[in-house]
This record gives sequence, structure tokens and C-alpha cells, in this order.
Amino acid sequence: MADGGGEPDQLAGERATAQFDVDGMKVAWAGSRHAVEVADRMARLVASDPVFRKDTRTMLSRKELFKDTLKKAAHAWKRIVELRLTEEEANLLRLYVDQPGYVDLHWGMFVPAIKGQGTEEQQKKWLPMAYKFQIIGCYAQTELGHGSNVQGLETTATFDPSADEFVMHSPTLTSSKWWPGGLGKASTHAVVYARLITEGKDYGIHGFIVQLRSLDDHSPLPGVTLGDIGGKFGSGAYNSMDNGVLRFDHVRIPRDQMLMRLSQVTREGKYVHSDVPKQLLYGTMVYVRQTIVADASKALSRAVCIAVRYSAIRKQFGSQDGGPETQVLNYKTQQSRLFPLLASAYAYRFVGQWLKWLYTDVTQKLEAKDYSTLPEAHACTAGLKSVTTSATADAIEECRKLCGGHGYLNSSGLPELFAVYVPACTYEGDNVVLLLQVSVVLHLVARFLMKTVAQVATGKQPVGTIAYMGNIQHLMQCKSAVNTAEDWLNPAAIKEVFEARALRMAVNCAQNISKAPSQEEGFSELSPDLLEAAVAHVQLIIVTKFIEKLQEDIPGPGVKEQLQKLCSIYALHLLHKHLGDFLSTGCITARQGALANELLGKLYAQVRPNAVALVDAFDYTDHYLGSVLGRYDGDVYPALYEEAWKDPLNETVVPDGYQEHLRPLLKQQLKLSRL
Ligand SMILES: CCCCCCC/C=C/C(=O)SCCNC(=O)CCNC(=O)[C@H](O)C(C)(C)COP(=O)(O)OP(=O)(O)OC[C@H]1O[C@@H](n2cnc3c(N)ncnc32)[C@H](O)[C@@H]1OP(=O)(O)O
Ligand SMILES: Cc1cc2nc3c(=O)[nH]c(=O)nc-3n(C[C@H](O)[C@H](O)[C@H](O)COP(=O)(O)OP(=O)(O)OC[C@H]3O[C@@H](n4cnc5c(N)ncnc54)[C@H](O)[C@@H]3O)c2cc1C
Repeated sequence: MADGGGEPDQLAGERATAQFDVDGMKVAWAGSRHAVEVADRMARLVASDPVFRKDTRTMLSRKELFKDTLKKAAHAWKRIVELRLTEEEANLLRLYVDQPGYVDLHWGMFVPAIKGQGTEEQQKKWLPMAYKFQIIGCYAQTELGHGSNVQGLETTATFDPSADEFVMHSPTLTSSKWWPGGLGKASTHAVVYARLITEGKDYGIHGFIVQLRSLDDHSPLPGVTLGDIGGKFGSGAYNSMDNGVLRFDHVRIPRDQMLMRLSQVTREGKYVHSDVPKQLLYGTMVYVRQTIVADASKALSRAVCIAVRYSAIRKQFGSQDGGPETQVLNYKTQQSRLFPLLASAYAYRFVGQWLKWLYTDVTQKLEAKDYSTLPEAHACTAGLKSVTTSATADAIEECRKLCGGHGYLNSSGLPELFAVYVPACTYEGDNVVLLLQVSVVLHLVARFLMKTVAQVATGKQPVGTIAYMGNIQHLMQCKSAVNTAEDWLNPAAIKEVFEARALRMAVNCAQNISKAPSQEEGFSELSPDLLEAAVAHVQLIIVTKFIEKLQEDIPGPGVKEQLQKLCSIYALHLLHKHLGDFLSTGCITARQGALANELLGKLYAQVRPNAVALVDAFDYTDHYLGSVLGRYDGDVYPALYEEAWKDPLNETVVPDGYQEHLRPLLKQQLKLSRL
């Protein structure tokens, strides 16, 4: 259709210019041919089922939206059972249903908490019921008064040896559980985090399985107060989730409902701690942070897919002499805003795959009672969760702007995507609080290295993602050898400057902290700098994992070449954005910074003919994208026009309220004007 400038064939033309094998890229993105096939099958299953429609979601009231979520969750479960889907297939089906709801917390946190913190006996008792949805569970940790400070939680679980029971109690208003997803209306059970008190002593935070609602009529059990905490940011979006409030008034649970893998309370009330680190109590959060990194690439790639396709369709200016108008994707400014986001989507995908591997490796080691890699798992999940979610939230908003006015319409899919995504910067650990955790590690290592720099060759070397810090003697004084723009294509040149920048920032902080009256004061004063050092370290991890991915065998004509360009764009756009860090730490000269920028411009031009194919490789259905601007066929304008008429405001030609408020006003003004 050429009417008004919308040209669906435009996307076919774009696809024809691709210089690589899109199927091969789909495999690189998904991780394997099998993963592409399963994802594709599940996405189509959801897209073809009318129950899973979501095009009018933002127009529903909160109550309608919540009921719709219950319906979709029940229908998804029915399909999972009927089709005997595997765990992998079921997870994908839920992903493509794309509506936050209680099931996310049931599978994502309640089940993992019992698996990670329950004894074998407890797992045998509770997991089969959870697997069959005979009970629905949530993760009730955060309270009205404390979220980040887990050790500050106030809910109590006091052991009563006369009854062999714990008494769960909310002693203050601020001890009310507040935020847990699925708690408000759906869950029958929760893993509740509370202060364990036995023999008159407070042993700190522990997990307990608590039944909240009757399994007969869903009413709250005696002593339990429950409700939803109220509407949240945006229309549709996370309002499908019943984030809840919970108060206990001396509610009794059997002793064996304390999660006892890490520590136990005996029949007599003795507290016994196993030989495992107490931090394993936080294991569910580590697991979820790892999944959140993988989710960042999904959310970002959706936004980028919409913005790239629409930018290829949208035309503005350039036709004064009667010639064709310019596709906005051809504007260098559009490319320099959009292509780093495209590159980031791929970067987060690969670092997410690596983090999943790391998490699995650490879990296996923990099972063999090797706890040495726990701090690395904590720092990597915390840091990557923080950096990828903050950047993704910003990027979705940038994609909205890249789509001009139409990006602000709900039918573009971008406002809802942003509203659903942005709390990822806060939940599962506020991003600043998590980065400070990373900076503690960096500071300790930097301080240790500064002290031992003379013996570093013989001393204990840092390992894992901080291994580069052991190369302190070289990295503190090296100068980049880049001399031409193309020199920046060398991954070793990139890695060296990213390592030098991260290490020098950490060492600068450690030096400044050591000048403070106390380490605590120094840490507090320097915390804004420590955050930046932590970001530099995490960006280095992402860059390194992208470079390592490119060392693997990546089949398909042109696939690796495209990924190499994206890797360079990812790293060099960070270099450009944080040029101040690179210059002030003396890693590069201003000229080398300018050369990096020069290369970026050339790389954008090389990516341009491949842009649409690079987002096609995400393999998203129109249903999952949920955007008239991002449609696969590019038929944007008729779809926008049609979508407008679905708005409830257009159900009548003359609006409700005309008789009461518009007509009298107009009549009054008419009378006045006749006077
Ligand atoms: C798939 C599901 C869909 C997603 C939906 C999302 C739904 C959202 C759910 C939630 O939000 S659940 C609630 C999440 N809450 C948080 O994330 C709270 C954030 N706070 C914390 O994680 C921690 O308390 C803290 C801020 C990291 C630490 O605070 P503090 O310094 O007071 O620590 P301590 O508790 O005293 O421990 C210190 C010691 O432990 C190490 N450590 C901390 N966390 C971990 C961990 N996760 N794993 C391993 N180790 C950890 C920390 O580094 C210290 O070590 P040392 O220095 O003593 O060696
Ligand atoms: C949509 C959503 C879903 C959620 N789901 C769940 C759930 O299922 N279960 C559950 O238990 N919880 C859940 N939560 C709660 C969530 O985990 C907490 O909100 C989160 O951990 C942040 O804690 P907070 O709210 O106490 O923030 P605060 O810690 O009060 O943060 C407020 C500000 O203080 C700053 N700050 C705090 N501490 C420090 C520090 N030490 N140094 C510097 N700055 C600091 C933060 O950076 C932030 O700017 C959910 C939250 C949201 C928004």
C-alpha cells in the first residue's frame, strides 16, 4: 500500500539487502537449532489461541485485567497439561502469553525457594503439590518498612516448644509484608521471611512456608489479613499482578514448616546451624537475578525490533524536488541512537547465556559443598542485573522516542513494555544497592592488590571475572596502541582499555578511601565513585563475554561478521558515552577517542542494510511484539487507523458526558456571544 507513504513492501526490500543468513543468526540468538524450533512452536501456539489475545489489554479496568490474567493463566496450564509440554516448552509458553501474573512468582520464586532452602523431606512434601497447582505460592520477603535491608525485616516467627509450633506475627505496621507478587488475591501459600526467635533469642531472618488462604473457599485463614496494594504505573502493564499486603496476628504453623536446609530448630527449641554459609538464604534472589539478565535482552530486543522496523517504514523530509522522502532509518542520528541498542540486545543475550552457565556451575559446586564461587555468583548476578535492567529501561524509552508521536500510542506496544519493564530496576534488589555490593568486592580486591602489588606474581591471584585485576602492574600504566580507526576493530585493543579503565577506577576509589578517617566513612563519601567503578567493571564483563562468544564456532554465511560489527558497536559506543572515564584514567588519548567515534560511524553504515534482518533474527511473532509499528509485514498505517477505532471512547460518536457537561457549556457560550 502506497497510500500516505506507508509501504509494506519496504520491509521486503530491506530483507533483500541482508548480507547474512537470518536462520543462522536465529540459532546464534536462541543458542541452538533446537531452541529456535521450540521457541517458534510455542510462540505460534500462543499467537493462534484467541484466549491469549492482548490487543485491548490497556483498555481494561483493573478488575477486568486481573480476571483476564486468571483466565489466561488457567488456560495456559490447561494447554500445558493437555499437550504434555516439557518444562522448557511450558516456560516458553508462559513467556509468550506475556502477561505478568501470580504464576511468575509461583514458578519463579516460591518453587525455587523450597528447592533451595527446604530439606529433602520438605521438598518431597511441598513440591508435588506446587507442581500440580494444588497450592499456589508466592515469595513474601519485603515489608512496608524494609526491602533492601533484608536484615531489618520485622515479622517474627517465635517458637513455642509446648505446641511444637512457630507463631507468625506482624508486630508493627511497618512489618506488614508489602509488594509480594501473587500475594494480594491469588496465592494460597507463601514462603515468608521472618526473624526466628527461640529460647528468647533472635536468630535473624529465616524462611517459613505459611498457608494463607483456605483451600476450600480461598478465604484468608484466621489471623491473616490480606489484600492488594493498589494500582501501579501505566495502563495494563504490571497491573495484571496482584502485589499484596499481608499481616499476621499470632498465626501458628507447625515447626516443620520452617525451611530447614540451612539451619534447624529442634523439638526442644535448640537452634542448630549447618556448615553451609548463611548467605545461601539469599539463593532464590541470586537465581532470579540471573533470569532477569536473560529477560533484559528479551525486553530490549522487542523494543529495538519495533523501532527498527518502524524506522524503515517511516519517511520524513527530502522530497522538495519531487523525489522520494527519506526513511528515518537513513538518518545518521537515528542510526547512532538505535544501533547501539540493537548491539546491546545481542550483548545482553550472550552475557545472559554465560550467566546461566555460571549459575549452573556454582549450583553444582554448592551441591558438592564447595562454596568458594558463591561471592563471584553474587557479584556477577547483582552487577549484571543492575547494569542490564537500567540500560534496558532507558533503551525502551529511547525506542519510544525513536518512533516519534506514534510511539506514544498504546498500540505501539512501547508504553506498556516500558511500564512493565521499569520496575526491574527496583525489584529483586534496587540497582544502586546491588551495584554497591559489587563495589565492595572491587574495593577489597583493589585494596589487597595495592598492598601486595610488589608480590602479585607470587601472591594469591584473583580469579573469575576479577582475574584481570591480577594484571595490575601492566593495566595501571599501559597506553593504548590504537593509531587508526580500524585498529579499534581488534578485540584485544578493546579489552585492554576496558580492563585498564575498570581497574584504575577501582584503585582510585581504594586510594581515596584509604585517606578517609575510617574505611566506613571513606566508603560512604566515595560511594558515587564506587558505583561508577562497579559499572565500569560490569561493562567489561559484558564486552568480554561478547568477545568470547565470537571465538566460538558460529555457523551460517555472514553471521559471525555481523556479530563482530555489533560487538564493536557495543564496546565503542560505551567508550564514546563514558569517554570521560577513559580519558581521566589515562587509558586513551583524545585522538584515540575520536578514532573510536569515527569507526562507529562507519560501522553504523555497514549495519544499516542488515538492520531489519538483524531484528527478524529475534524471531518474534506479531502477537508477542504487540505493536502495530513493529508488524512483520510493515503495514503500519492501516493498522494504526484500525486500532484507533477499538478505543472505548469511539464506541459512541457523541461522547458520554455531552449532555451534562459539553452541551450546557456550548449553549451558555452561544448565549453569551449573542448578548
Ligand atoms: C521469575 C520471576 C519474575 C520476576 C518478578 C520479580 C518479582 C520480584 C521479587 C522481589 O523483589 S523479591 C525481594 C527481593 N529483595 C531484594 O533483592 C533485597 C535486596 N537486598 C539484598 O539482597 C541484601 O540484603 C543485600 C543488600 C545484598 C545485603 O545487605 P547487607 O550488607 O546488610 O548484607 P547481609 O545480609 O548482612 O550479608 C552480608 C554478606 O552477604 C553477602 N551477600 C549478600 N547477598 C548475597 C547473595 N545474594 N548471595 C551471596 N552472598 C550475598 C554480602 O556480600 C556480604 O558478604 P561479606 O562481605 O560478609 O563476605
Ligand atoms: C513490581 C514490584 C514487584 C515486587 N515483587 C516482590 C515480591 O514478589 N516479593 C518481595 O518480597 N518483594 C517484592 N518487591 C519489593 C522489592 O524487592 C523492593 O521494592 C526492592 O528490593 C527495593 O527495596 P525498597 O523498596 O526497600 O527500596 P529502598 O531501599 O527503600 O530504596 C529507596 C531509595 O534508597 C536508596 N538506597 C537504599 N539503600 C541504600 C544504601 N545502602 N545506599 C545507597 N542508597 C540506598 C535506593 O537506591 C533507592 O533510591 C517488588 C517490588 C516491585 C516494585
